[in-house]
Amino acid sequence: MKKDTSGKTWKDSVALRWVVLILVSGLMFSTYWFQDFFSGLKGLMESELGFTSEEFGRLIGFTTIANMFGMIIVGGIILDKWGLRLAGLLFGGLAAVGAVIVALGSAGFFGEDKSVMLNTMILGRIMFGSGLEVVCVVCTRAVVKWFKGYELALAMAINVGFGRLGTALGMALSVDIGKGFVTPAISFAATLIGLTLIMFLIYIVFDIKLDRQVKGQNAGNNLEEEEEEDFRFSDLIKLITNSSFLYIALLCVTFYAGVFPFIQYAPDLLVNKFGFSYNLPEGQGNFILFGSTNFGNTMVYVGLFIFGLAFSMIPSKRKTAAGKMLAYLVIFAVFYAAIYSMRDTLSLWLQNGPKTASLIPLGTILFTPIFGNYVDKKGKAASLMILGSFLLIFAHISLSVFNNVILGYLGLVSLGVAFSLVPAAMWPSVAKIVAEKRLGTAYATMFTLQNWGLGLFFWGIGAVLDLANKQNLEAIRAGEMMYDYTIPVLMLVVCGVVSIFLSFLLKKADRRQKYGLELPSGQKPE
Ligand SMILES: C[C@H](N)C(=O)N[C@@H](CCCCN)C(=O)O
Repeated sequence: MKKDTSGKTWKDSVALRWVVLILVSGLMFSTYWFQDFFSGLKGLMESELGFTSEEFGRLIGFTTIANMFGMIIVGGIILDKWGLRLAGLLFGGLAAVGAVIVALGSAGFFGEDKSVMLNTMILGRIMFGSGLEVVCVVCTRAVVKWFKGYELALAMAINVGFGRLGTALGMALSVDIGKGFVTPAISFAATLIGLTLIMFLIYIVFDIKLDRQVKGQNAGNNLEEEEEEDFRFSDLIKLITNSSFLYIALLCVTFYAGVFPFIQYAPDLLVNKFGFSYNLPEGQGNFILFGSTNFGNTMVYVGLFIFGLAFSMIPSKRKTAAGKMLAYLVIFAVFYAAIYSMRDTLSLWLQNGPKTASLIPLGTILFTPIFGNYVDKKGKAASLMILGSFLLIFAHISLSVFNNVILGYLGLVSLGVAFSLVPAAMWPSVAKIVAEKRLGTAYATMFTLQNWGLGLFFWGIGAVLDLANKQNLEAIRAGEMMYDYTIPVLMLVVCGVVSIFLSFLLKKADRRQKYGLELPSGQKPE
């Protein structure tokens, strides 16, 4: 898209750009919620619907099946041909319809037999899964369209942050939303996708306006519209024969296979291994913004926090050192006061499986932009991927081999840091390795490969969990014994080990191919 120097478009307005970011990120929020909220319901699915761990794993594993066999590539081609408005509506709609089918299936609408319920829920998850991945590509394209030349890295981090917030809230709140039943929690999650589709419809109005403005500008300046390159299989071949791309794509498979599937089982692990609860004690600890006596305080904290953050983001040239210190002080004080005033609630939360596990994606919302900023300013992306892979190994060893709750918390923190480090370093690195016109193909290829790893481990953890506890399954279902998660989680250490190996290979290949992954953003190797 060529920029007009004589007139302004809507994307030149800071306020409109951020409105657009929120409208587009709604779908990220709801689809990530729907992807991950089952994790808080695993125990309930076992007791209410009679699902085994393998069946739970099959249900979430099948979410990826259409994507494994090229659905994301098909989505990418549709995106190229029909544009992001229609592709967003089509695949957002597919995710919504899939989600409704899951809800109806769980309610016994298609039949009350367990296998009918499971299979119809799987059908819905397959449709949902295809929608989710293409929605993620559509959102990335929309963010690039509106933020290129402006705050692109920050906008991308915030866009993924909305997804993480969806994951965290879905994990933490679904048990409370369901009030002891699976279907209401699923219906709520499906409704969210419907509501955020309405936000996307509003975004379409902005998008049409921008296109018209740009067309008008180009006509006025006698400029040709820059054609975006369509998906081509020859591009795909070029990509996978590039060793740096191959290593980073495989790293995307092994790293995410060690994280996303674990998150689906993390609440159940905390309940079974460390005796955490699934539900909070009646009437206690349900501190959410609304309907709480702490609502007033919370709003003061939120207000002060936003003030501090906004102030700290004013460009340094226009702000004194004292001003900067003041901003950081406000942020720190607000954090401290918020944590202090919520200490009783927090201590209950830290013994509750879904709430504690939700802190992993929640923490990444803060840390991913911080690490992203570090990568922009200092570089070291390949080294940070090595560090992230190392932390993944530490996390899975401390959560499997040892039976110490402190080590367990440390493992979760380390997983959260790894889950912030690697994505913050990986996605901007792809943009260095791959030419911009092939980025769409690159993302579609990486997500397709990634879905193979996810599918295998989403299902594999559940299947191995049943296998490893074969002797005690009856007693576990009767509530007399707990699952032993040692082997299923130890399996994930392999993902970390292969990830470290691939990140070293990537660093070496980068030295040879000179993409500058270790250099700050915008700096090229000599
Ligand atoms: C869900 C999707 N397959 C994925 O891996 N998403 C990444 C973010 C990708 C951002 C690309 N600009 C994630 O870490 O959630």
